[in-house]
Amino acid sequence: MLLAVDCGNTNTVFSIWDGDSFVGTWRTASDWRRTADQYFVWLNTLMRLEGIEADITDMIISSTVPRVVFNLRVLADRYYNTRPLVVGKPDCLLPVSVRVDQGTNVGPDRLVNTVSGFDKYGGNLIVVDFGTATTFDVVAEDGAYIGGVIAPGVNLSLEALHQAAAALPHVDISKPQSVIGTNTVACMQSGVFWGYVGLVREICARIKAERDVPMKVISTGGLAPLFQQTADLFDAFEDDLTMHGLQIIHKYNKDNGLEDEH
Ligand SMILES: Nc1ncnc2c1ncn2[C@@H]1O[C@H](COP(=O)(O)OP(=O)(O)OP(=O)(O)O)[C@@H](O)[C@H]1O
Ligand SMILES: CC(C)(CO)[C@@H](O)C(=O)NCCC(=O)O
Ligand SMILES: [K+]
Repeated sequence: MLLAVDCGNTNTVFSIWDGDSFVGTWRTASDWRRTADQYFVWLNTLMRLEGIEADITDMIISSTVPRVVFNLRVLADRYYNTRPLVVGKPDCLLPVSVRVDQGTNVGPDRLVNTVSGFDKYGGNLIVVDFGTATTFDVVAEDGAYIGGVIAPGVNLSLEALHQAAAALPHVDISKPQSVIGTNTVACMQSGVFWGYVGLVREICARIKAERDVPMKVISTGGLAPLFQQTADLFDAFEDDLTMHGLQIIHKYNKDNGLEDEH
């Protein structure tokens, strides 16, 4: 079975796959200090609670935080006796090409979203991921990652207001009743919520104009549904885009017989 780990700047998601069937998923806050032993105990406890017995033989990692990879490698080595594939490393092949400026280290999460989006929807896609940052990944006709857009994340924007302005409280995002806020919290929610609706709409329109081909817009990440409720911003929402992509990339490397034997 495959253990796929998607480590973002905020959260780390573990998922287990038996071939291409999904077995389970668990989420923890990202912390580079967490040791292999801690991951193992945590994961095993949760699996046991759900009555899942997984014989993990393979592991794949996508990490936007380089430091966490060390302890995840130890986890693979010590507990699963395997050498993990790490997305973005030269020995991890991708089923799509990457056409960006030389020397650019594209976030592995964006590469995984590209592979996954292309597998599910074909080419000419915009994948919008509402994570710590809000990213737009542009996928060409042939599935290549050809660049995109990085904007501050929704929660990050609200947090930045709170951090920088003495009188602004910590606020959670939600859809405001009206645009004109009549209290501080409503004003802040309006700025970020409607600002984001505008940001997503404008950026997608400009990407489409620049590409000059019809493109589908796919959203992923925890906050995507909140925006989808309001305006017709996306053609589809995918809950597990990254997990699915990791499983595909692992399979691609297996099928091409290039994965290191341990
Ligand atoms: N219904 C909701 N209302 C408010 N916040 C939500 C809701 N659903 C998810 N979130 C929050 O949205 C944020 C985005 O979630 P997501 O899991 O996609 O990204 P993340 O894990 O924060 O980012 P990264 O992948 O960069 O670590 C998270 O902080 C999550 O707690
Ligand atoms: C933009 C984030 C933080 C989104 O998770 C991540 O993809 C990243 O660290 N990217 C590196 C820079 C780039 O993708 O061009
Ligand atoms: K993510």
